[in-house]
Amino acid sequence: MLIVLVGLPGSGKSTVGRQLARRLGLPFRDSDHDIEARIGCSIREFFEREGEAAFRDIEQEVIRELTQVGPCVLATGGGAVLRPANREQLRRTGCVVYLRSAPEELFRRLRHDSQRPLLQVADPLQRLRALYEERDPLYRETCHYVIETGRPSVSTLVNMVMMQLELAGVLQPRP
Ligand SMILES: Nc1ncnc2c1ncn2[C@@H]1O[C@H](COP(=O)(O)OP(=O)(O)OP(=O)(O)O)[C@@H](O)[C@H]1O
Ligand SMILES: O=C(O)C1=C[C@@H](O)[C@@H](O)[C@H](O)C1
Ligand SMILES: [Mg+2]
Repeated sequence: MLIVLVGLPGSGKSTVGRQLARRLGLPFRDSDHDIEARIGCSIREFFEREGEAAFRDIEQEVIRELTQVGPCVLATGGGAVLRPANREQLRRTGCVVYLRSAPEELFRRLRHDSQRPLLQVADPLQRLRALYEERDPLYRETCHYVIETGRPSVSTLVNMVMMQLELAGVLQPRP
């Protein structure tokens, strides 16, 4: 079983994904992590040196590979849904959960973060709002389920995802 998490930067894909994998006894994979292993530097450095298009090419390859490695929880990069090929591949091969967060909430979480290249701008909140406008429809098109992340803690969100997967018959109900 492949469970895929999509959502904006800071929506909790890595944090929720890691805990979800532990609870389900599945390996946890993070496409950003595999990309960094492949390019041999941070995504931020690669963006600055090679540009976004080169990054998206590598991201597409890594996503194709990660959807074929067998059962796991896969956290995708925030921009993975930009390419139609990725949207199709993720939706076809996995059970896709969209962790939806309002841009204002993401701004609160990420305002001290210096690693997310798309947010290294004068007005990160405005940037997050623009990213939300552009991507919310793409996350919805890709996903099977939407989970609102505004208030719940990470462990509550893990329970919410598990409950949703049980209701859908993707997971066996817990005794
Ligand atoms: N539900 C939540 N409540 C409060 N803080 C959260 C929640 N989910 C994530 N966080 C915090 O927000 C920050 C970003 O989370 P995380 O790195 O998991 O996001 P991400 O979706 O993987 O981002 P990216 O797309 O950039 O990889 C972390 O510091 C994390 O601890
Ligand atoms: O939102 C995005 O476009 C990105 C999010 C990160 O997860 C990384 O994949 C990269 O920084 C690009
Ligand atoms: Mg992440």
